[in-house]
Amino acid sequence: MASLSFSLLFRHSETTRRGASRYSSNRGQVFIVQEESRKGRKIVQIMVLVLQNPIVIFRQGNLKQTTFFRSQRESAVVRKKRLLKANLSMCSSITEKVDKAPQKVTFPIVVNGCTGKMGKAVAEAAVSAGLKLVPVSFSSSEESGRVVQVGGMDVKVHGPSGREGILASVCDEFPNVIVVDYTVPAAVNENAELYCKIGVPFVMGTTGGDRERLFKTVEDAKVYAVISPQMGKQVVAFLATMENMAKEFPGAFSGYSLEVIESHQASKLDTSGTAKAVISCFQKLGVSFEVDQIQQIRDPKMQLQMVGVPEEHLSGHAFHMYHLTSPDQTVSFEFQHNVCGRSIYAEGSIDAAIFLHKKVQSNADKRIYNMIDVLREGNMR
Ligand SMILES: NC(=O)c1ccc[n+]([C@@H]2O[C@H](COP(=O)([O-])OP(=O)(O)OC[C@H]3O[C@@H](n4cnc5c(N)ncnc54)[C@H](O)[C@@H]3O)[C@@H](O)[C@H]2O)c1
Ligand SMILES: O=C(O)C1=N[C@H](C(=O)O)CCC1
Repeated sequence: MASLSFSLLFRHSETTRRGASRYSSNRGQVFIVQEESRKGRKIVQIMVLVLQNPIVIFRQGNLKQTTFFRSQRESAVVRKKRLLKANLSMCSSITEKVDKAPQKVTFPIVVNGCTGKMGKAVAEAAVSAGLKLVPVSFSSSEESGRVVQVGGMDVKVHGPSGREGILASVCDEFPNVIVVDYTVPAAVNENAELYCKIGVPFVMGTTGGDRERLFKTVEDAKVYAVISPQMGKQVVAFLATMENMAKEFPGAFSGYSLEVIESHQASKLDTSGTAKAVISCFQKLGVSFEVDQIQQIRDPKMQLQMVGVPEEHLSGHAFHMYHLTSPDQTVSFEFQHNVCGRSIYAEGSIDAAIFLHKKVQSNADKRIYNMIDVLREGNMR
């Protein structure tokens, strides 16, 4: 019975160098180590790492189960002793993973733009991450009054009228709420002004709008916010590297010419905010290039034939190509970041919300953050 339910839950994925078999499921990982005891008896140790505590250790034979709940009050010494007692020294790499397991954080979250692709993906990721999705979302007047199903919940959609009162009530009913905004460029400033007026911390994933005005609004209101045109962890790391290069070697690409092509789903309303951020680094590196020189591709036929976007991702992709050529055309550089789908941004947005929640709880002095700050503090799950 036990082995049946085990095989239904976990699938074998590899045999580790230490001879342990690793099985995985969406609940976590199981390591099975087989040993001979001094009396020649076969001892099977099974270690279950459930990603969000507790850690459960089973020892077969007497099938005695030991459950450890990691308590925040447990000191490092006590935990070390406990792990030693559990004879886990052979699995040092595993225990390292356990030590790095994030503490479960939960708080209410409002996702505005739930009717759109990103809003829906973020709301679903929020529910999967164990956050409490507030069943209220702001959208366009055309969508007003709709109820959308996200993450197994019915979310009521509100148009532009009466938003201030609705958001104020949400904040009263759901203390510590964080808002995530994935709407449209034309709504960025008005929405940020509302969040600042109410004083609710927010993650602004929506691109475009008047970015200078956006930062000034948040600065003046002293509201906590993460603002970033790019939430994908690896793309953010690339952007951070570009920023470092520009800081370390200003003018290194003086005289080089730059070609930038970005391809997104036909429904995208603005030029890539990520491309704009990367271009600002190239400008510091000495390249003369203006944002209106970016070549935007929104035609699905070209995306299929020229860019190489997989057909199933025509409705949601972000391909970026940057090509640098030296003045005498003897040297060239190419950078690309091509993303299909929305999950990379949805996960990053949840990381940003968790990061922001911690900043608010710790009453941090700094109030405005970008995704590089989130990445730097290791808050990416
Ligand atoms: N930061 C990132 O990593 C990242 C990633 C992907 C997309 N984006 C940005 O997120 C935004 C949304 O992208 P998407 O692909 O989900 O677009 P989408 O068109 O699928 O969704 C936008 C939603 O906003 C709603 N909306 C329209 N007017 C509104 C208003 N006044 N107030 C509130 N909602 C309104 C629309 O009805 C729609 O449901 C874009 O600006 C896009 O560039 C950012
Ligand atoms: O699909 C979009 O829209 C995206 N927008 C962001 C941008 O403009 O940079 C990030 C990539 C996807």
